[in-house]
Amino acid sequence: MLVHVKNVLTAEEVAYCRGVLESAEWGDGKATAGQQSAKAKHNLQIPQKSPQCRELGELVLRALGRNPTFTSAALPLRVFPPLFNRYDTGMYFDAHVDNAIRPEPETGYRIRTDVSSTLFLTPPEDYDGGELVIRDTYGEHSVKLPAGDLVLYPSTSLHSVKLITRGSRWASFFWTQSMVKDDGKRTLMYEFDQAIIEIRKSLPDSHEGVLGVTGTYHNLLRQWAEL
Ligand SMILES: O=C(O)CCC(=O)C(=O)O
Ligand SMILES: [Fe+2]
Repeated sequence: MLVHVKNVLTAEEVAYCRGVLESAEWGDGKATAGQQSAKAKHNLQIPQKSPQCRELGELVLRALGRNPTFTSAALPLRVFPPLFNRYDTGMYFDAHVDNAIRPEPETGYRIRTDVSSTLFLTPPEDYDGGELVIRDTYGEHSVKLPAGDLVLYPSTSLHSVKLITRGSRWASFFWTQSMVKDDGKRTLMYEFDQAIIEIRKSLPDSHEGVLGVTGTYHNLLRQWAEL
């Protein structure tokens, strides 16, 4: 399932991130790539252990923590410390699947990548190309979002970033280990939660039907969650 999460960052937070990134040291994106994806990857990143990456990564994690849609769709157990990339004109990232397991840079603690996310930091009108193209069983989805918005998709998907033909595209990207690793089950939980949110707009929380569906949501999560 591919989910567009709007307004993860405010306009002020986007501007703040861009200001910090302006002064950061950018290196080759191949630094965090696997063997196959290193050949496909032509972009820039700030180093994982740089103070800018840590500070902005925490800002992004705080924003995710207050976002109910991200929580509902990703059912996060652990979020890998967010990274920051940039594609200038002429840069791109060919088709690849993200590494399944990633050690956290500080602790070496390994996380399984179930959900991949890109949080856009450049307004779409500032660059041409740079669409994130995600392949799933229904075909290809081309994604280019307003600054501050995020797309999440199963890490099992082949994906690529198209050649930038004008301007520069900046983003944060990161992986989440989900409590529910199977995309099909996670999708059901998300759709179930969204339906409950709709029902609760019309019925009081004490209604037997609301009690039933919220109870069943939690009981299903209890069955499927791995902690
Ligand atoms: O820049 C993006 O939107 C995606 C980056 C990506 O796929 C990766 O670093 O593995
Ligand atoms: Fe990727």
